[in-house]
Amino acid sequence: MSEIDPRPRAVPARPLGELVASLEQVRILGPEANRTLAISGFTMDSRAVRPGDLYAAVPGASVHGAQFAADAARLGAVAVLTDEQGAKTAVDSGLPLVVVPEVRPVLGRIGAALYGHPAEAMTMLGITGTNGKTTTSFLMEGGLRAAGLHSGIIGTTGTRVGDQAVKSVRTTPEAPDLQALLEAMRRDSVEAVAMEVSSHALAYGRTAGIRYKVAAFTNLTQDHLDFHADFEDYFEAKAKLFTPGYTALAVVNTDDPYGRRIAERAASLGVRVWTISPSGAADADWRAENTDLGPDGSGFDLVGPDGTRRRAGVRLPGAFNVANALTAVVSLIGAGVDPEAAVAGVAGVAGVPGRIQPIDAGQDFLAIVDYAHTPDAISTLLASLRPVTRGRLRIVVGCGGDRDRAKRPLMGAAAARGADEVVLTNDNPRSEDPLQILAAAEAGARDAVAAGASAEVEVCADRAEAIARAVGRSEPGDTVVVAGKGHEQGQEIAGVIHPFDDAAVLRAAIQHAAARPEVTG
Ligand SMILES: CC(=O)N[C@H]1[C@@H](OP(=O)(O)OP(=O)(O)OC[C@H]2O[C@@H](n3ccc(=O)[nH]c3=O)[C@H](O)[C@@H]2O)O[C@H](CO)[C@@H](O)[C@@H]1O[C@H](C)C(=O)N[C@@H](C)C(=O)N[C@H](CCC(=O)O)C(=O)O
Ligand SMILES: Nc1ncnc2c1ncn2[C@@H]1O[C@H](COP(=O)(O)OP(=O)(O)OP(=O)(O)O)[C@@H](O)[C@H]1O
Ligand SMILES: N[C@H](CCC[C@H](N)C(=O)O)C(=O)O
Ligand SMILES: [Mg+2]
Repeated sequence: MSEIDPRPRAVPARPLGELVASLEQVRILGPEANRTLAISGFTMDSRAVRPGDLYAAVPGASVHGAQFAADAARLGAVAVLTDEQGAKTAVDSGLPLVVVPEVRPVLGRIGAALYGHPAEAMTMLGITGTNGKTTTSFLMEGGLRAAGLHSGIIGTTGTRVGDQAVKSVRTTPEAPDLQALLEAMRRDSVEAVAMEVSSHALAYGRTAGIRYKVAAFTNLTQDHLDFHADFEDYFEAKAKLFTPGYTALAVVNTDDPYGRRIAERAASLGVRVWTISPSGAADADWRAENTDLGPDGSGFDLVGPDGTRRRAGVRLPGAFNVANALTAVVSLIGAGVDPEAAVAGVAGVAGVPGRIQPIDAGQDFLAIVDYAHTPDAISTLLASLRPVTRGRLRIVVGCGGDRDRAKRPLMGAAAARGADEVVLTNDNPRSEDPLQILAAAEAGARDAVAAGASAEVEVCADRAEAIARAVGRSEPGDTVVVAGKGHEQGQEIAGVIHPFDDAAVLRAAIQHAAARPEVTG
């Protein structure tokens, strides 16, 4: 098996003029010959430039990429794409300039043109929503595989092409990287792709140049209010995916009130809509009925629009994973996958890294690693673990720095309402003071306790120590869940990423506790 190059060179290289031919307002400055310049790659990071690249200089939150145009030139960029403001700086690079009113919205179309529209060669399934995207994309991929399709995944835990893992930084890559990745997949003969579409991606237009065969919506609850002006702005970003330019079919969870708004709007815009109801609401096109929740997974009847009924299932516990499985199965059917294969493939997925992942080190209590990092995910997670916990339910959780500050007290409160014991700890503090982040989460937890929640709350900034404390107190029949970092392999503190793997730390804590002589008396 040859290794996947996530950023293949365009073959053939394309003339600059052709790449921007479809844009309405564009100026290529300098001599006519600049239009025929051969472009063989595309990036918006000067540090990643290779000879023959077009460098896209965008205005960022901290700097304008135009400041790095000269760096890009030194590494072999042959032209700079930028806006009027950037052009004033980028001109010093001596490179030909391509000037558009706004750079981000055109990146996807240029990338697609450079690689000859790779997404059109594959069945594209997109998924958005606050929680459940990664899980649902893995379940979808199970269905694609069961249908015999060579498939790929793009999302938070990375990119997978068949069985090969390709590292990725973001949930949804920036448009130039995304188009390159799709080209890499096409070269590997990938037939179908399940990909997460984050709200950042929709706001920035990262997926431009892709029209999904199916776009799915899971749910909308609070997150990312550092990036979006308000909740309505967050909703509008998500709603874009369900418009005619983005998708042919919308699969929408109408148990969620925002899902109902999306379904109505999509239908009014002429998008075909299939509504789904994990709780079995009779007015949904597809629904889950006779749901049987078990400690390791659940079974449910998949009921279709014509009343057809099939027993389906998912090997991940929690009612929310019935929702994810229903979303995956219905999306697969919408993409043309045989329903039997869709159901079997989804039911066959054994686990998703860091998503309600059991850790078994021979202990007599339940130990779980999960990626819950929003108030709703914490509530949902704890509500799912309560019925399988005979004893006490403990959660170790923290909040990320440089992200939505408003969600911190709500996360603390959700933990205090759902668990018996809460150990608040560091997540990725990033550039912020960890103690201030903890104070915000603790205030929310203490308020919840003052309002009647019965949890014991403590703060322990050191994450490994927090995990050890929760494990040390666990007795047969208890549950300890370590939430918020899931599959992540590092902890970012003050700009430095320290190796940290919740699953490994939790396992080691359990082994350490087991090796310790029992304290009696
Ligand atoms: C909020 C956000 O999305 N920010 C993105 C944005 O950063 P920015 O506006 O601060 O950029 P900047 O640092 O001012 O730099 C401006 C430009 O100069 C370029 N530059 C900068 C320095 C240099 O030496 N050379 C160079 O070319 C940068 O690549 C950028 O294009 O543009 C950068 C370049 O593409 C992104 O890396 C950066 O993503 C950051 C890392 C990020 O953390 N994004 C997260 C929040 C994100 O996108 N998350 C979503 C959702 C996650 C989920 O919930 O699932 C995701 O899809 O991953
Ligand atoms: N359908 C759902 N409804 C509510 N909570 C969910 C749902 N699915 C998963 N969760 C919770 O949210 C966490 C994150 O799930 P997942 O990684 O699948 O979501 P995501 O949308 O990809 O998140 P991110 O935006 O960070 O990439 C899980 O670990 C679980 O606790
Ligand atoms: N994709 C999400 C993940 C958050 C995970 C949590 N560990 C954190 O660092 O806040 C984000 O970047 O906002
Ligand atoms: Mg994700």
